[in-house]
Amino acid sequence: MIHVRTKVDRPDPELVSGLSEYSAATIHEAQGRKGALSHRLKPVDPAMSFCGPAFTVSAQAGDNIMVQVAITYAQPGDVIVVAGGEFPQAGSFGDVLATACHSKGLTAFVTDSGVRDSAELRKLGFPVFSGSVCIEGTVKETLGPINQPISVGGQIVRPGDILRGDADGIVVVDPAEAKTVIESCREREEHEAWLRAQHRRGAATLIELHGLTEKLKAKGLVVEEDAVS
Ligand SMILES: O=C([O-])CC(=O)C(=O)O
Ligand SMILES: [Mg+2]
Repeated sequence: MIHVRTKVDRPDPELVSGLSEYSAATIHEAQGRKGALSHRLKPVDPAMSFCGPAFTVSAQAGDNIMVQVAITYAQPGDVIVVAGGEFPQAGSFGDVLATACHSKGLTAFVTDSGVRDSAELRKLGFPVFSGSVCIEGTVKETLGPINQPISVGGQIVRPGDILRGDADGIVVVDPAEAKTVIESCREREEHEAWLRAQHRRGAATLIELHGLTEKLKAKGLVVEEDAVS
């Protein structure tokens, strides 16, 4: 059995840099409200963000041997994504492994399990997203597949899928859809910029600006206006 597949179909870097212009929430909306990983997966520092192709790892809960193998074989630009059994009671990655990732030019590390050394991780600034922060170490025992599709944070992530993470969380984008998603993000941002400008001007009520007048009427919204004397 092959454990480590090193041949990953990585996306066109232009698609990665195109998506990196937009927030995870905007991308999620723009691609039809899909691809959001569980809200539990958050950066150890809200200032951390990333965009890059997934290098996937299946690890046993409380075991980081395959994480160490993955760091060895990942290429500059990759995002290591670990399905670690959603196990919160483990610090499966810390500042030593983060320094290794950073020195290799990897883009980010994501796990549905836990990480530790969070103060040092924040100082290093290498983007680390996890389901928990925990002081307990892991064993190094059980082999598992690298660069097979994984289920992480409630989403299927395939090697080479594009992940975008920021303070709000992580979204996964199918590279085949990325060009369309980037265009939808751009349209959405333009519309939101217009909305902000209208709000600043106080041009209309929020209900009118957001196109909710008819919907609220159809639902029978009743508003008790202050009596005008
Ligand atoms: O030792 C480990 O397995 C994880 C860790 O704390 C580090 O990378 O610094
Ligand atoms: Mg450590």
